[in-house]
Amino acid sequence: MNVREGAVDLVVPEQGEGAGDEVFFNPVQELNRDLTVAVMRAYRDREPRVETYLDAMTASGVRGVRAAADGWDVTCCDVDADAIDLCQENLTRNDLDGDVRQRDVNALLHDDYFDVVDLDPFGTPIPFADAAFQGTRNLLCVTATDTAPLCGAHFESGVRSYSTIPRNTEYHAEMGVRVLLSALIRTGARYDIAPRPLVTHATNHYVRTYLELDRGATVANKAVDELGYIYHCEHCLYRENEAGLIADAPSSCPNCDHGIETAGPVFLGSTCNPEFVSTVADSVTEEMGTADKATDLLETLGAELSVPTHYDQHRLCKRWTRSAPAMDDFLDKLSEAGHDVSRTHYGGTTFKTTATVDEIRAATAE
Ligand SMILES: C[S@@+](CC[C@H](N)C(=O)[O-])C[C@H]1O[C@@H](n2cnc3c(N)ncnc32)[C@H](O)[C@@H]1O
Repeated sequence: MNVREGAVDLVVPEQGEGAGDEVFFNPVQELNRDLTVAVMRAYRDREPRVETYLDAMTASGVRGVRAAADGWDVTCCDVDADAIDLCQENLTRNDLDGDVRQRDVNALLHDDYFDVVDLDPFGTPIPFADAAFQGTRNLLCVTATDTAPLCGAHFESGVRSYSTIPRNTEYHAEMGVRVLLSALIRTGARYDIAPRPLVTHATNHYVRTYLELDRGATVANKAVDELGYIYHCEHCLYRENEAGLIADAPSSCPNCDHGIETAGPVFLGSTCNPEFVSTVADSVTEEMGTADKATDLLETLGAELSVPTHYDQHRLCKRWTRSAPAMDDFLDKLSEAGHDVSRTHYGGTTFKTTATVDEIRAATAE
Protein backbone atom coordinates (compact mmCIF):
# COMPACT_ATOMS: atom_id res chain seq x y z
CA MET A 1 0.00 0.00 0.00
CA ASN A 2 1.18 3.55 -0.73
CA VAL A 3 1.34 6.13 2.05
CA ARG A 4 2.53 9.70 2.18
CA GLU A 5 4.12 10.80 5.45
CA GLY A 6 5.67 14.23 5.88
CA ALA A 7 7.26 15.07 2.54
CA VAL A 8 7.90 11.48 1.38
CA ASP A 9 6.03 8.69 -0.43
CA LEU A 10 6.42 5.14 0.81
CA VAL A 11 5.33 1.64 -0.02
CA VAL A 12 4.50 -0.30 3.14
CA PRO A 13 2.97 -3.75 3.61
CA GLU A 14 -0.65 -4.13 4.73
CA GLN A 15 -0.34 -5.12 8.39
CA GLY A 16 -2.13 -8.37 9.24
CA GLU A 17 -3.69 -9.26 12.60
CA GLY A 18 -1.05 -10.11 15.24
CA ALA A 19 2.65 -10.72 14.55
CA GLY A 20 3.06 -11.59 10.87
CA ASP A 21 6.01 -12.01 8.55
CA GLU A 22 5.52 -8.68 6.84
CA VAL A 23 7.86 -5.74 7.45
CA PHE A 24 6.51 -3.66 10.33
CA PHE A 25 4.76 -0.33 9.77
CA ASN A 26 2.47 1.32 12.31
CA PRO A 27 0.51 4.33 10.99
CA VAL A 28 -0.42 5.25 14.59
CA GLN A 29 3.24 6.13 15.23
CA GLU A 30 3.06 9.03 12.76
CA LEU A 31 2.94 11.51 15.67
CA ASN A 32 6.10 9.95 17.11
CA ARG A 33 7.80 10.27 13.68
CA ASP A 34 6.57 13.84 13.03
CA LEU A 35 7.92 14.87 16.44
CA THR A 36 11.22 13.13 15.66
CA VAL A 37 11.63 15.20 12.50
CA ALA A 38 10.77 18.39 14.44
CA VAL A 39 13.14 17.54 17.33
CA MET A 40 15.98 16.83 14.89
CA ARG A 41 15.38 20.14 13.08
CA ALA A 42 15.39 22.05 16.37
CA TYR A 43 18.49 20.20 17.53
CA ARG A 44 20.37 20.90 14.29
CA ASP A 45 19.45 24.59 14.53
CA ARG A 46 21.13 24.59 17.94
CA GLU A 47 24.07 22.34 17.03
CA PRO A 48 24.75 23.02 13.33
CA ARG A 49 27.61 20.52 13.13
CA VAL A 50 25.42 17.46 13.62
CA GLU A 51 24.95 15.60 10.32
CA THR A 52 24.69 11.85 10.73
CA TYR A 53 21.51 9.98 11.73
CA LEU A 54 21.18 6.26 12.39
CA ASP A 55 17.68 4.81 11.97
CA ALA A 56 18.72 1.82 14.08
CA MET A 57 15.65 -0.38 13.51
CA THR A 58 14.44 0.88 10.19
CA ALA A 59 11.74 -1.66 9.11
CA SER A 60 10.09 0.14 6.10
CA GLY A 61 12.75 2.86 6.33
CA VAL A 62 10.17 5.52 7.14
CA ARG A 63 12.30 7.36 9.73
CA GLY A 64 15.47 7.22 7.67
CA VAL A 65 13.70 8.31 4.47
CA ARG A 66 12.09 11.26 6.26
CA ALA A 67 15.43 12.26 7.81
CA ALA A 68 17.18 11.99 4.41
CA ALA A 69 14.48 14.22 2.89
CA ASP A 70 15.34 16.73 5.63
CA GLY A 71 19.02 16.79 4.65
CA TRP A 72 20.50 14.33 7.16
CA ASP A 73 23.32 11.96 6.24
CA VAL A 74 21.37 8.78 6.91
CA THR A 75 22.23 5.18 7.78
CA CYS A 76 19.36 2.68 8.02
CA CYS A 77 19.88 -0.62 9.83
CA ASP A 78 17.75 -3.72 10.35
CA VAL A 79 18.44 -7.40 10.90
CA ASP A 80 15.63 -8.38 8.57
CA ALA A 81 16.48 -8.81 4.84
CA ASP A 82 12.94 -7.90 3.69
CA ALA A 83 13.09 -4.69 5.74
CA ILE A 84 16.40 -3.77 4.15
CA ASP A 85 15.01 -4.32 0.62
CA LEU A 86 11.92 -2.24 1.40
CA CYS A 87 13.95 0.53 3.01
CA GLN A 88 16.20 0.73 -0.09
CA GLU A 89 13.13 0.78 -2.34
CA ASN A 90 11.62 3.64 -0.32
CA LEU A 91 14.83 5.69 -0.46
CA THR A 92 15.06 5.17 -4.24
CA ARG A 93 11.37 5.99 -4.74
CA ASN A 94 12.04 9.41 -3.16
CA ASP A 95 15.32 9.91 -5.04
CA LEU A 96 17.25 9.96 -1.77
CA ASP A 97 20.58 8.49 -0.69
CA GLY A 98 21.25 6.48 2.43
CA ASP A 99 23.61 3.81 3.65
CA VAL A 100 21.42 0.72 4.15
CA ARG A 101 22.87 -2.06 6.30
CA GLN A 102 21.55 -5.51 7.17
CA ARG A 103 23.13 -5.93 10.58
CA ASP A 104 22.44 -6.36 14.27
CA VAL A 105 22.50 -2.75 15.42
CA ASN A 106 24.42 -3.65 18.57
CA ALA A 107 27.30 -4.79 16.33
CA LEU A 108 27.00 -1.72 14.08
CA LEU A 109 27.14 0.66 17.07
CA HIS A 110 30.20 -1.18 18.31
CA ASP A 111 32.04 -0.29 15.08
CA ASP A 112 30.68 3.13 14.20
CA TYR A 113 29.53 6.50 15.63
CA PHE A 114 26.57 8.65 14.65
CA ASP A 115 25.57 12.16 15.79
CA VAL A 116 21.94 11.09 16.29
CA VAL A 117 20.80 7.54 16.97
CA ASP A 118 17.15 6.51 16.93
CA LEU A 119 16.17 3.31 18.80
CA ASP A 120 12.66 2.17 17.88
CA PRO A 121 12.47 -1.51 18.83
CA PHE A 122 9.60 -3.85 19.55
CA GLY A 123 9.11 -3.54 23.34
CA THR A 124 11.99 -2.55 25.57
CA PRO A 125 15.02 -0.61 24.24
CA ILE A 126 17.26 -1.80 27.08
CA PRO A 127 19.01 -4.61 25.08
CA PHE A 128 20.28 -1.83 22.76
CA ALA A 129 21.10 0.82 25.38
CA ASP A 130 24.75 -0.09 26.11
CA ALA A 131 25.68 -0.07 22.43
CA ALA A 132 23.69 3.12 21.82
CA PHE A 133 25.56 5.08 24.50
CA GLN A 134 28.85 3.97 22.98
CA GLY A 135 27.86 4.76 19.39
CA THR A 136 26.00 8.08 19.83
CA ARG A 137 27.81 11.42 19.81
CA ASN A 138 25.04 13.93 20.56
CA LEU A 139 21.39 12.93 20.62
CA LEU A 140 19.85 9.58 21.50
CA CYS A 141 16.17 9.12 20.63
CA VAL A 142 14.46 6.17 22.34
CA THR A 143 11.03 4.57 22.06
CA ALA A 144 9.76 1.98 24.57
CA THR A 145 6.47 0.22 23.85
CA ASP A 146 6.49 -2.19 26.80
CA THR A 147 4.32 0.06 28.95
CA ALA A 148 2.97 -2.72 31.21
CA PRO A 149 6.46 -3.61 32.57
CA LEU A 150 7.47 0.06 32.66
CA CYS A 151 4.54 1.16 34.78
CA GLY A 152 4.57 -1.82 37.15
CA ALA A 153 1.47 -3.59 35.76
CA HIS A 154 3.81 -6.50 34.83
CA PHE A 155 5.96 -6.13 37.91
CA GLU A 156 8.55 -8.91 37.50
CA SER A 157 9.12 -8.07 33.85
CA GLY A 158 9.61 -4.40 34.80
CA VAL A 159 12.14 -5.31 37.50
CA ARG A 160 14.03 -7.59 35.09
CA SER A 161 14.13 -5.17 32.18
CA TYR A 162 14.81 -1.95 34.05
CA SER A 163 16.61 -3.09 37.25
CA THR A 164 14.33 -0.96 39.39
CA ILE A 165 11.03 -1.24 41.25
CA PRO A 166 8.10 0.10 39.19
CA ARG A 167 4.73 0.57 40.94
CA ASN A 168 1.33 0.47 39.33
CA THR A 169 -0.11 3.80 40.52
CA GLU A 170 -2.74 6.10 39.00
CA TYR A 171 0.10 8.06 37.38
CA HIS A 172 1.20 4.89 35.55
CA ALA A 173 2.34 6.61 32.34
CA GLU A 174 4.58 8.97 34.32
CA MET A 175 5.89 6.00 36.31
CA GLY A 176 6.87 4.48 32.94
CA VAL A 177 8.64 7.68 31.87
CA ARG A 178 10.60 7.89 35.13
CA VAL A 179 11.51 4.18 35.17
CA LEU A 180 12.77 4.31 31.57
CA LEU A 181 14.82 7.46 32.22
CA SER A 182 16.27 5.94 35.39
CA ALA A 183 17.47 2.86 33.49
CA LEU A 184 18.92 4.94 30.65
CA ILE A 185 20.72 7.30 33.05
CA ARG A 186 22.22 4.37 34.96
CA THR A 187 23.32 2.77 31.67
CA GLY A 188 24.90 6.03 30.45
CA ALA A 189 26.65 6.54 33.79
CA ARG A 190 28.60 3.31 33.27
CA TYR A 191 30.36 5.05 30.36
CA ASP A 192 30.69 8.45 32.15
CA ILE A 193 27.83 9.82 30.06
CA ALA A 194 25.05 12.06 31.40
CA PRO A 195 21.87 11.78 29.29
CA ARG A 196 19.79 14.99 29.61
CA PRO A 197 16.12 14.69 28.60
CA LEU A 198 15.21 17.42 26.09
CA VAL A 199 11.73 16.12 25.30
CA THR A 200 9.88 13.14 26.78
CA HIS A 201 6.27 12.10 26.32
CA ALA A 202 4.01 9.13 26.99
CA THR A 203 1.43 8.71 24.21
CA ASN A 204 -0.74 5.80 23.02
CA HIS A 205 1.03 2.96 24.84
CA TYR A 206 4.58 4.09 24.24
CA VAL A 207 7.16 6.34 25.88
CA ARG A 208 9.48 8.41 23.73
CA THR A 209 12.48 10.37 24.96
CA TYR A 210 15.19 12.49 23.33
CA LEU A 211 18.41 12.59 25.34
CA GLU A 212 21.27 14.98 24.80
CA LEU A 213 24.49 13.27 25.84
CA ASP A 214 27.05 15.08 27.92
CA ARG A 215 30.38 13.42 28.77
CA GLY A 216 32.51 13.23 31.92
CA ALA A 217 32.47 11.59 35.35
CA THR A 218 31.31 14.79 37.12
CA VAL A 219 28.24 15.30 34.93
CA ALA A 220 27.45 11.57 35.02
CA ASN A 221 27.53 11.76 38.84
CA LYS A 222 25.15 14.73 38.71
CA ALA A 223 22.79 12.74 36.48
CA VAL A 224 22.80 9.88 39.01
CA ASP A 225 22.00 12.43 41.74
CA GLU A 226 18.65 12.97 40.03
CA LEU A 227 17.61 9.40 40.79
CA GLY A 228 15.60 8.53 43.86
CA TYR A 229 12.41 7.05 45.24
CA ILE A 230 8.70 7.73 45.17
CA TYR A 231 6.75 6.70 48.28
CA HIS A 232 3.10 6.28 47.43
CA CYS A 233 -0.04 5.60 49.46
CA GLU A 234 -2.74 3.84 47.46
CA HIS A 235 -5.32 4.69 50.15
CA CYS A 236 -5.18 8.51 50.31
CA LEU A 237 -3.01 9.11 47.19
CA TYR A 238 -0.32 10.84 49.25
CA ARG A 239 3.12 10.66 47.66
CA GLU A 240 6.57 11.95 48.47
CA ASN A 241 9.92 11.83 46.64
CA GLU A 242 13.36 11.27 48.05
CA ALA A 243 16.57 11.83 46.07
CA GLY A 244 19.48 9.41 46.55
CA LEU A 245 20.17 5.76 45.96
CA ILE A 246 19.40 4.52 49.47
CA ALA A 247 15.70 4.35 50.19
CA ASP A 248 14.48 5.52 53.60
CA ALA A 249 10.77 4.88 53.21
CA PRO A 250 8.35 5.85 55.97
CA SER A 251 6.97 2.71 57.66
CA SER A 252 3.41 3.88 56.94
CA CYS A 253 1.69 6.76 55.16
CA PRO A 254 2.44 10.00 57.10
CA ASN A 255 -0.98 11.24 55.99
CA CYS A 256 -3.39 8.39 56.77
CA ASP A 257 -1.27 5.66 58.41
CA HIS A 258 -2.07 3.04 55.74
CA GLY A 259 0.70 1.08 54.00
CA ILE A 260 3.16 2.86 51.75
CA GLU A 261 4.66 1.55 48.48
CA THR A 262 8.16 2.37 47.26
CA ALA A 263 9.10 2.81 43.58
CA GLY A 264 12.66 3.31 42.48
CA PRO A 265 15.27 4.24 41.85
CA VAL A 266 13.35 6.35 39.33
CA PHE A 267 14.35 9.60 37.63
CA LEU A 268 13.08 12.56 39.69
CA GLY A 269 14.39 15.39 37.47
CA SER A 270 12.88 17.35 34.56
CA THR A 271 11.70 15.12 31.73
CA CYS A 272 11.66 18.05 29.25
CA ASN A 273 13.62 21.24 28.67
CA PRO A 274 10.88 23.90 28.13
CA GLU A 275 13.07 26.26 26.03
CA PHE A 276 14.01 23.42 23.71
CA VAL A 277 10.39 22.22 23.54
CA SER A 278 9.36 25.64 22.28
CA THR A 279 11.94 25.48 19.47
CA VAL A 280 10.61 22.02 18.55
CA ALA A 281 7.11 23.53 18.30
CA ASP A 282 8.53 26.13 15.88
CA SER A 283 9.92 23.26 13.76
CA VAL A 284 6.56 21.53 13.22
CA THR A 285 5.48 22.22 9.64
CA GLU A 286 2.17 21.83 7.88
CA GLU A 287 3.11 18.87 5.65
CA MET A 288 3.18 16.78 8.84
CA GLY A 289 0.02 14.71 9.11
CA THR A 290 -0.18 15.22 12.88
CA ALA A 291 0.92 18.88 12.94
CA ASP A 292 -2.04 20.04 15.09
CA LYS A 293 -1.68 17.18 17.57
CA ALA A 294 2.09 17.65 17.75
CA THR A 295 1.70 21.39 18.40
CA ASP A 296 -0.88 20.80 21.16
CA LEU A 297 1.31 18.15 22.77
CA LEU A 298 4.40 20.37 22.69
CA GLU A 299 2.47 23.30 24.13
CA THR A 300 1.31 21.14 27.06
CA LEU A 301 4.78 19.64 27.56
CA GLY A 302 6.39 23.09 27.58
CA ALA A 303 4.04 24.33 30.32
CA GLU A 304 4.05 21.13 32.43
CA LEU A 305 5.59 21.52 35.90
CA SER A 306 8.67 19.34 36.21
CA VAL A 307 7.83 17.98 39.69
CA PRO A 308 6.97 14.30 40.04
CA THR A 309 4.17 13.13 40.06
CA HIS A 310 0.84 14.14 38.52
CA TYR A 311 -2.64 13.74 39.99
CA ASP A 312 -5.89 12.79 38.30
CA GLN A 313 -8.65 15.17 39.35
CA HIS A 314 -11.40 12.56 38.81
CA ARG A 315 -9.55 10.01 40.92
CA LEU A 316 -9.09 12.52 43.76
CA CYS A 317 -12.70 13.72 43.68
CA LYS A 318 -13.97 10.11 43.67
CA ARG A 319 -11.77 9.36 46.69
CA TRP A 320 -13.17 12.43 48.49
CA THR A 321 -16.76 11.57 47.37
CA ARG A 322 -17.12 14.93 45.63
CA SER A 323 -18.32 15.60 42.14
CA ALA A 324 -15.54 16.76 39.83
CA PRO A 325 -15.83 20.47 38.93
CA ALA A 326 -14.58 21.96 35.65
CA MET A 327 -10.80 21.49 35.44
CA ASP A 328 -10.09 25.20 34.92
CA ASP A 329 -12.08 26.17 38.06
CA PHE A 330 -10.37 23.44 40.07
CA LEU A 331 -6.89 24.52 38.95
CA ASP A 332 -7.71 28.24 39.49
CA LYS A 333 -8.59 27.48 43.12
CA LEU A 334 -5.27 25.74 43.66
CA SER A 335 -3.40 28.58 42.05
CA GLU A 336 -5.32 31.21 44.08
CA ALA A 337 -4.28 29.32 47.23
CA GLY A 338 -0.64 30.02 46.26
CA HIS A 339 0.37 26.67 44.75
CA ASP A 340 2.17 26.19 41.43
CA VAL A 341 -0.06 24.22 39.10
CA SER A 342 -0.15 23.01 35.49
CA ARG A 343 -2.07 20.62 33.30
CA THR A 344 -0.12 17.62 32.01
CA HIS A 345 0.06 15.72 28.73
CA TYR A 346 -0.87 12.47 30.52
CA GLY A 347 -4.62 13.10 30.19
CA GLY A 348 -7.34 15.76 30.18
CA THR A 349 -8.10 15.44 33.90
CA THR A 350 -4.47 15.30 35.04
CA PHE A 351 -2.47 18.07 36.68
CA LYS A 352 0.75 18.71 38.54
CA THR A 353 1.14 20.93 41.55
CA THR A 354 3.53 21.77 44.33
CA ALA A 355 0.64 21.25 46.81
CA THR A 356 0.33 18.07 48.88
CA VAL A 357 -2.77 15.92 48.56
CA ASP A 358 -4.21 17.50 51.74
CA GLU A 359 -3.46 20.99 50.46
CA ILE A 360 -5.21 20.15 47.18
CA ARG A 361 -8.24 18.90 49.11
CA ALA A 362 -8.42 22.03 51.27
CA ALA A 363 -7.82 24.50 48.44
CA THR A 364 -10.48 23.00 46.16
CA ALA A 365 -13.20 22.36 48.77
CA GLU A 366 -16.60 23.81 47.74
C1 LIG B 1 9.15 -1.53 15.72
S1 LIG B 1 10.02 -1.98 14.28
C2 LIG B 1 10.72 -0.47 13.75
C3 LIG B 1 9.69 0.49 13.22
C4 LIG B 1 10.21 1.65 12.44
N1 LIG B 1 11.31 2.32 13.10
C5 LIG B 1 9.08 2.64 12.14
O1 LIG B 1 9.14 3.81 12.59
O2 LIG B 1 8.14 2.22 11.46
C6 LIG B 1 11.41 -2.84 14.92
C7 LIG B 1 12.40 -3.32 13.86
O3 LIG B 1 13.60 -3.71 14.55
C8 LIG B 1 14.22 -4.72 13.83
N2 LIG B 1 15.22 -5.35 14.72
C9 LIG B 1 15.00 -6.24 15.73
N3 LIG B 1 16.17 -6.56 16.34
C10 LIG B 1 17.13 -5.84 15.72
C11 LIG B 1 18.54 -5.75 15.89
N4 LIG B 1 19.17 -6.45 16.86
N5 LIG B 1 19.24 -4.92 15.09
C12 LIG B 1 18.60 -4.21 14.10
N6 LIG B 1 17.26 -4.29 13.89
C13 LIG B 1 16.54 -5.08 14.67
C14 LIG B 1 13.07 -5.60 13.39
O4 LIG B 1 13.43 -6.41 12.29
C15 LIG B 1 11.99 -4.54 13.05
O5 LIG B 1 12.02 -4.25 11.68
